[in-house]
Amino acid sequence: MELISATKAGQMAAVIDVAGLTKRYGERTVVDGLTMRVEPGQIFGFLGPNGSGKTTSIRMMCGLLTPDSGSGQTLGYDIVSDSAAIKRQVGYMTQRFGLYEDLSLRENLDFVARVYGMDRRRERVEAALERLGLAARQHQLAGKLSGGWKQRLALAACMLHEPRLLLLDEPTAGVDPKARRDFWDEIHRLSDQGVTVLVSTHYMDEAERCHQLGYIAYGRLLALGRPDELIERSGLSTWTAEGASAAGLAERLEQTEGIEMVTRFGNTLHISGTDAERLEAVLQPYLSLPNTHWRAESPSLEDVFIHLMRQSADNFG
Ligand SMILES: Nc1ncnc2c1ncn2[C@@H]1O[C@H](COP(=O)(O)OP(=O)(O)OP(=O)(O)O)[C@@H](O)[C@H]1O
Repeated sequence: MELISATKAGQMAAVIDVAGLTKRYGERTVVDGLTMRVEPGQIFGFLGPNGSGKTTSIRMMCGLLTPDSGSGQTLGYDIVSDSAAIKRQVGYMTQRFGLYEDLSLRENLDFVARVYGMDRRRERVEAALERLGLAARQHQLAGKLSGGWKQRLALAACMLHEPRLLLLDEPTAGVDPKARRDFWDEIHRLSDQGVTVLVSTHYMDEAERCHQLGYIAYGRLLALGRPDELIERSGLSTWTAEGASAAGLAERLEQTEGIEMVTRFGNTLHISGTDAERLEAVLQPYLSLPNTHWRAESPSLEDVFIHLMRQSADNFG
């Protein structure tokens, strides 16, 4: 009995809970039957090739776009009939966020707070500047900031109204690795404080930092789970070959039956296939090559996503 009520309570508490969301533009179905849940405090990563429907999905989940079919709730509100309430309560950082380059950081935040008619404006701006480590630069013009700091300012702006849910659409595109890492440290701090985050990204190091991942291609959610679960379920086996002569093998290996993917990382090759025994058998002749160190490894998340992308290309052609 207790178990049942605990489960029910857990289900009721989902921050995003949508089923069968579908969106068409003309003849094209750009999101096709999307069903997913995001639990409180979770960082949910949305991955998929360009144009696969991530932005469209995010916009439906935050009430900015009406689905053609399907239903669901975000923050307990119906995504169709209560979309205005959702829009007020989520923090949405779009791919092209607008900041005023000739205003300082502080002025930008103050402007956002005014436009949305927020109370306790000064306090909110102070808190946002502090929380995101922007206080020391508050009088700097936004236009003079590097990409990483601009991103941080945009995050501060969409946190001003203290939303419980953040929707971040490729927030770190084009930002250097150190700034991306800092940005993600901040996302984790927010998650620790109970903020739920849905974030789309093309970066694998970022995907690895999510609690839960959804992989979408051609509008369909093809995989859903924790990063380690997706690796486990992929059914892929991977070998790595390391050494100066490894790269020279790539083309030949790519043509070999039983090998599905060969990816180069500097002097290392990742060679993957879905039949572990067959893969080992076809690699046998190469394993004793001099100056090449071979290892059977667990596939990386990147191997898994490239595999998913290839499979989906076959399926949807
Ligand atoms: N308003 C619209 N009218 C017509 N087609 C649209 C519209 N909005 C999006 N699309 C199309 O829907 C598909 C999905 O777009 P969406 O922006 O959701 O993809 P995405 O996964 O976010 O891509 P990216 O990673 O490039 O941001 C694309 O082919 C896009 O061209």
